[in-house]
Amino acid sequence: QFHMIRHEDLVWGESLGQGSFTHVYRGAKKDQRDTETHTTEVLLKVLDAEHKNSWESFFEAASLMSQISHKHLLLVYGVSVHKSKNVMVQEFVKHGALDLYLKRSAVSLSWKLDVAKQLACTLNFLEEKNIVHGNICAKNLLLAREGDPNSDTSPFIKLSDPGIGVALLGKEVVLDRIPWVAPEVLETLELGQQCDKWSFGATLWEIFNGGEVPLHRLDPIQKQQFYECHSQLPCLEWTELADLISQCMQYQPELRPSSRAIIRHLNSLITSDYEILHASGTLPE
Ligand SMILES: Nc1cnc(-c2cc(N)nc3[nH]ccc23)cn1
Repeated sequence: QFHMIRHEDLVWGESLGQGSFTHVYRGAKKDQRDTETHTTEVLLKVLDAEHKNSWESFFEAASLMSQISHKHLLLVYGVSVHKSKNVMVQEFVKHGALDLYLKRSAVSLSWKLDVAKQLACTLNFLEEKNIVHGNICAKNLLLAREGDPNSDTSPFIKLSDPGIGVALLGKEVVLDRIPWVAPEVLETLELGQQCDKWSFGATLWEIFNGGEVPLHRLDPIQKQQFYECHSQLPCLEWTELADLISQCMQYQPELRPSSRAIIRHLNSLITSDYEILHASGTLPE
């Protein structure tokens, strides 16, 4: 169920960092299609050698992404297995991960709302296909287009692959995913139908808090207690949005809104910054 890419058709570039049990590199792949070797810029995601036994989960995550295509889902070109190297070859998304972008860039409220709506539509697409992603967070949202307020172009995001499944990550790595990982997933180490809604709520919090890492001051024990006490993230000034976040981050999975309800809620939010400020009581009546 995967396009196999030959090792000799890959060109390796600089290291761009690492994920859970993986290293990512900039790179290129040679395309046989036409005579002259045309190359495509790619991201090469390599599974760490010591986690070789997770390669099934590694490729399963990617095959999930390559069985369905959607404009906001990252394109996976295929895999390349050579000696002990398991490599996933993904489309290269120009502006990288959203969490870093939000830390570095000032963006308008309507920019953030645009991104939130795109993610909600992607979740709806996955929900209708009965697919659970399992690792929704700003780090897994890639920015294909920055959007420019002057030329009124909006941002464009792509959801990355979920990476190694929680079942294989082990409890301590999953603990580190608090508050993105749904409480029931932490319990069972299995993905449930409603878990992406919880993660969506935590990701909304990141987007509207300038990429600040939620609960970054808490150590793993305190993070576990956060769930044991059924705590909620600090709420935003913008109450309508804070309401949506708390609806998504309900401890009872069945009480979380459907992705269609989430889309309706986002569409009901007023977009112009002036109106939002007014609604959040920042401006005089
Ligand atoms: N599928 C992907 C995933 N990450 C990137 C990316 C882009 C960039 N400008 N800086 C980066 N730094 C780390 C990753 C990355 C691109 N494509």
